[in-house]
Amino acid sequence: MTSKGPEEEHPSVTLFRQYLRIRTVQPKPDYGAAVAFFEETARQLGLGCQKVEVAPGYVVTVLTWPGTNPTLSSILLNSHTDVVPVFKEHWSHDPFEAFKDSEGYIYARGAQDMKCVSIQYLEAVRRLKVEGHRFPRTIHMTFVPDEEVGGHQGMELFVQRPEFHALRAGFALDEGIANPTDAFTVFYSERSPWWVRVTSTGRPGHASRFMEDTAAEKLVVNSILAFREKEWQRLQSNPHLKEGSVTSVNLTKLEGGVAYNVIPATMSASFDFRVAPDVDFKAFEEQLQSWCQAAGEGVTLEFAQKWMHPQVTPTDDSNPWWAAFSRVCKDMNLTLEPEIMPAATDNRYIRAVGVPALGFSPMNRTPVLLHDHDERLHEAVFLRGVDIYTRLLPALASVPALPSDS
Ligand SMILES: CSCC[C@H](NC=O)C(=O)O
Ligand SMILES: [Zn+2]
Ligand SMILES: [Zn+2]
Repeated sequence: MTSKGPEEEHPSVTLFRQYLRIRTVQPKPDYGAAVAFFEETARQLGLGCQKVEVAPGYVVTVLTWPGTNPTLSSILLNSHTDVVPVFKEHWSHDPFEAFKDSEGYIYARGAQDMKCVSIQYLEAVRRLKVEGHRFPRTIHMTFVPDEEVGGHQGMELFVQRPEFHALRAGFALDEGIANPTDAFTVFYSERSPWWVRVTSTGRPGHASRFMEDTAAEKLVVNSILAFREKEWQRLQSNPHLKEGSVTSVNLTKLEGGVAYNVIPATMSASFDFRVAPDVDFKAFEEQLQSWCQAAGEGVTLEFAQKWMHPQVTPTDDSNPWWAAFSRVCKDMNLTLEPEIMPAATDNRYIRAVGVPALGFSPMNRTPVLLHDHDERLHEAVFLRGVDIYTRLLPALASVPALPSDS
């Protein structure tokens, strides 16, 4: 892949790099600067702009390109504006400089997750508007805060608001993940995050003794890690299964203890479960409880996060949105790999209020570097993504009237 010199950089790439320089990095994102950026872009593109403050300091910016038939439901293009923190010392370039190397790779936090997609939506709309197109369905672009820490002050609140319902979204696109091969991954469902903290109490005492019934031995770590191994083996042994199709778990925190030689009376272990959508949630919770009971007296669990509404967006022609999406990809000779999102995105909130949604970040031939050091994207892949949305949006915004529209 070759790239142009700085003097002839594509204006879409320039805008992308400007956005990457805004420090919307958790835990203290500069949301004000991001909102101002989108307001200014709306002005330049001649789009409607609405700001909805879903919690103090948490604004959802909605840019709207009205369709010609307001009776039809709209297309919602969602992207989050926050990015995850960096370990600066592990980066080859400043992660907020949007450095472009001589080959055309743009290094920045958010280059893949998901500032690329925000700008690709905008640039596709810009192109289509400049060419004088209008489509029957309205296109809304929502730029939301807080996704990287769970969306509780972002999309989770927004979908409950009248302003969201007034958008009348019929179908949504949100983020996906890069694919290192020639294919593009598209996500039709998500695993459900369950964050579980197991606390156990037991006998304290001198750590030189073989004390029975200690807090540490009852933390359920063995049962849970054995379950993890079972799911891992299931994934490994079946080439048809993808990561999102099995349930994962990691032990992410251990707390308790004051000294080497003092057996603590209480300890806790925290686990990040990602529950596959086909799991029987009730039975799974009972399994967790029974592991705790089997461990002995004084073992309890609590949930810091427990998503209970997994939804699947159909990927067959019974779904007219899928039919339109996949038809464009076919016409463009793009290979799609439909999968279940292993992580959690704002799409879970969108699907839970009944809006079919796909997770798609058009990055093929790209290593998966979201949340990683040296997150980067080649400018040619970015620009190809603008081309893809420029074909997708007319098709989606022209899906004929559906029974659900009335
Ligand atoms: C479960 S709430 C946190 C959401 C977060 N989303 C992106 O990484 C994730 O850990 O999947
Ligand atoms: Zn993301
Ligand atoms: Zn992320």
